[in-house]
Amino acid sequence: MLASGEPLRVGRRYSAVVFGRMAESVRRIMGKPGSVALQPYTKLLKSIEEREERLRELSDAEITAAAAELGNAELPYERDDLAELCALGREAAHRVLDERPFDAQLIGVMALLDGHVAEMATGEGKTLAGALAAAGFALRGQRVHVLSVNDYLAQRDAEWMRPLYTLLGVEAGWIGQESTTEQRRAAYAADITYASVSEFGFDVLRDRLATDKADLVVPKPNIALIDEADSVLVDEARVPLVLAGAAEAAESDAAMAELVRGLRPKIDYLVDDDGRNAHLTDAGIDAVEKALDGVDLYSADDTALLPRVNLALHAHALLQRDVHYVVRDGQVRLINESRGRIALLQRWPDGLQAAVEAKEHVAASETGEVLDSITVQALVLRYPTRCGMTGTAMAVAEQLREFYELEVAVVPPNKPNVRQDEPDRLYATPEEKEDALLEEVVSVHTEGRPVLIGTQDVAESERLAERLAKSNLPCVVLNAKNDADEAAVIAEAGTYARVTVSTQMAGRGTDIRLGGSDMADRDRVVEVGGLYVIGYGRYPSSRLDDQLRGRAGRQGDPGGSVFYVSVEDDLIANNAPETRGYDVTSDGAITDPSWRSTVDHAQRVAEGQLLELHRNTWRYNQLIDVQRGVVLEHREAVLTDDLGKRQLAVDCPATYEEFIDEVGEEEVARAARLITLYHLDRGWTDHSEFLADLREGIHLRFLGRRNPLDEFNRDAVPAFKGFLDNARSRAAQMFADAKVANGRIDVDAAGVKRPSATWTYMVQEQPFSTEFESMVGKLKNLGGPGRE
Ligand SMILES: Nc1ncnc2c1ncn2[C@@H]1O[C@H](COP(=O)(O)OP(=O)(O)OP(=O)(O)O)[C@@H](O)[C@H]1O
Repeated sequence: MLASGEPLRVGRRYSAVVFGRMAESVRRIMGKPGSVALQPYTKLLKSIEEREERLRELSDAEITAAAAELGNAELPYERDDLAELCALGREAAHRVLDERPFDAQLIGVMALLDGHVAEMATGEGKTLAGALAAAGFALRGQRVHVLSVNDYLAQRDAEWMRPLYTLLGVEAGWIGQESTTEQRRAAYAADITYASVSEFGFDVLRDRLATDKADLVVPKPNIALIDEADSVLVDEARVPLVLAGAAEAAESDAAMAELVRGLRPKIDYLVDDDGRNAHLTDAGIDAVEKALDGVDLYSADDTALLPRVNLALHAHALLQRDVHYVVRDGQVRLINESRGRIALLQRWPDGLQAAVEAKEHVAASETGEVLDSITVQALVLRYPTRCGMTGTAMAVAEQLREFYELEVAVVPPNKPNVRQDEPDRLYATPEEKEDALLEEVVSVHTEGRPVLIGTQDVAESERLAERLAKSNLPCVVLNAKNDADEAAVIAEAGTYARVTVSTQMAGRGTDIRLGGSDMADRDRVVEVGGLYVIGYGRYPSSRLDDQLRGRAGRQGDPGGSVFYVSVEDDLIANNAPETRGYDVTSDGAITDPSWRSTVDHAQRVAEGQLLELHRNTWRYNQLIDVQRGVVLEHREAVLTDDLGKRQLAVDCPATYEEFIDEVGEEEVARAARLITLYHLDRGWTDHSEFLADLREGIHLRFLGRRNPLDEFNRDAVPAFKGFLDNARSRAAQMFADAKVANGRIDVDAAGVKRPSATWTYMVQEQPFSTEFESMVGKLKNLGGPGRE
């Protein structure tokens, strides 16, 4: 330790590191990660303002020319250029959008350009701040991808900001789910591309299967500017985006479906108490064997027979129409049980899917296999520069730093927030909570105050709406079914006397103006206190609570918020199972204020578990990503640099020479590329499947008190060894056996198969692994065998 007054004898660099670490430790000890200092930005505000008068005199063409001048240097912007950029952006926005960016927005712009996450409250105008930063990057020759939350917002923001971009001399495009390949290419060719996170991810995945470089769609990643950064980078980080390939239609087993349809429950088959398993009784076995012309099921030569019977029985006895699935438009669609909604593009494992289709007499759908996947986190980490904006970043500052090396800049609001956030109202049971909440809505409604109720899920929304209707209080319900329609509805939530019920995420990114979107009734709504937000239970993270609250009190508007909580709500019951009692009033309200801290505690426990889950998934994915990186690098060399051809020239020189003579250099290059890529892709698909199975199966070893991650690595590393060599030798074998037909090397006949179609989806839930990982997380916390 240094004696006081003793000079610190370290070089500048070293001392900065030391102090940085000290500051970091202090932050950690304090439990409050610091945010980026805003002083360098606020210091420029005066200079930005001083430039305004001069810029006002310029013609539009001169503004465009002045912006182009900024392109003569590299990033980062030095102070003068940064001030000029902000001033130009302000003048341009004022001209074409009739919005003069506030100082707070410009601070946000500068923070984004420095590669930070700008925390700006809801309604502070993040769309415009993000656009000015995107233009700033683009003017310096960078390619910017703006990652939006959904297609609707991607298109809306790109169109909304287009006049601004045009005046600043940069080009913007957008991509939606329906965009064609050509439209996608055009959007990527622009300086700035808006798309949802999933569309960017799906394009990356599809490119991984390209067999000709002319088919590639996505340019090299450069800058990611992420809207709703915490939700993308933290809440959705673990979500895998999947590219699946349809190989061929599964065989329909209509005969077996018919056979089991005739079996009698409880006589021919039994279902376990938990409804997860069904099996034939002796009588059932006899019946099936008789129907199959006396075959002995258990010693049948046809080993596929018993599994066929079991699949058909499973589909018949365990999966119920309209409970587990619906049949729509000649297709079996799964119902996501927790959400009660149709889960588009989710399916059961192939055999079971086909068995249910046979049971329902619909055509068998195509079987598919996962060709590759990418998590949202890995997608974002492809970009060398990342930045983003959100209303709630500080609560996850540690995670943003740990997983993305991002710092948070907390931008103060343009106008002080005057929203009244009331303390939680606690009740013993959910029924009492709901009664009290409805009473409150009715009472507030009589004053004409608009109310927005935030629920946890669709079922809750619908039930509340029904009860409100019974109390003669019609309301508008949003439940995340269609982004564009929802935006239109939520925009009106500030209308006088309007009651809106919405799941937390519905209509996000849409401005709620007091008095309706045209603000016709604004004064009346201001008089009754502005928008009143009521949470139907606290969310699993305080950020989600804050996002809901933030719907009210935008830009200094009056507003209020309160949460209704029952101690039997899942969040509390699962995370703070208290044994102490409480006093309740006659309507079930809990008066003991210390219960409020129990609710906060429960939420912190839930947040901690999510973080642990994130860390665990990340550790698994890291190894997989390293292996995938090796394959992709190799793949690129095959695709763009004829690596396959060069290797085959070495591995099968005789065939190679023959082919060159017979069909020419170019055709050999084509065939070599297709054959080599086929074996690389095939190998990777198989290896990924192996890794997925390994990860799922490892829990058995985990129970044997070993560290599951070590176990995973122990098997995953050797399994990848020799991957490239194997793919190479298989390619050589296929190349040597290939034949020439009609002047071309017949790669199809040689065995090169590409999926007849591909489709993309997001995996919403992984119940098994989630359960497993949270178990790992809990044991890690206890210092158990999961500890590193
Ligand atoms: N400088 C400005 N002057 C006037 N109005 C502005 C300005 N900047 C933004 N606005 C308006 O403020 C509203 C909110 O903007 P925006 O939707 O970008 O907010 P946000 O911060 O993204 O909110 P959310 O968190 O809901 O996404 C919009 O109607 C926009 O037109």
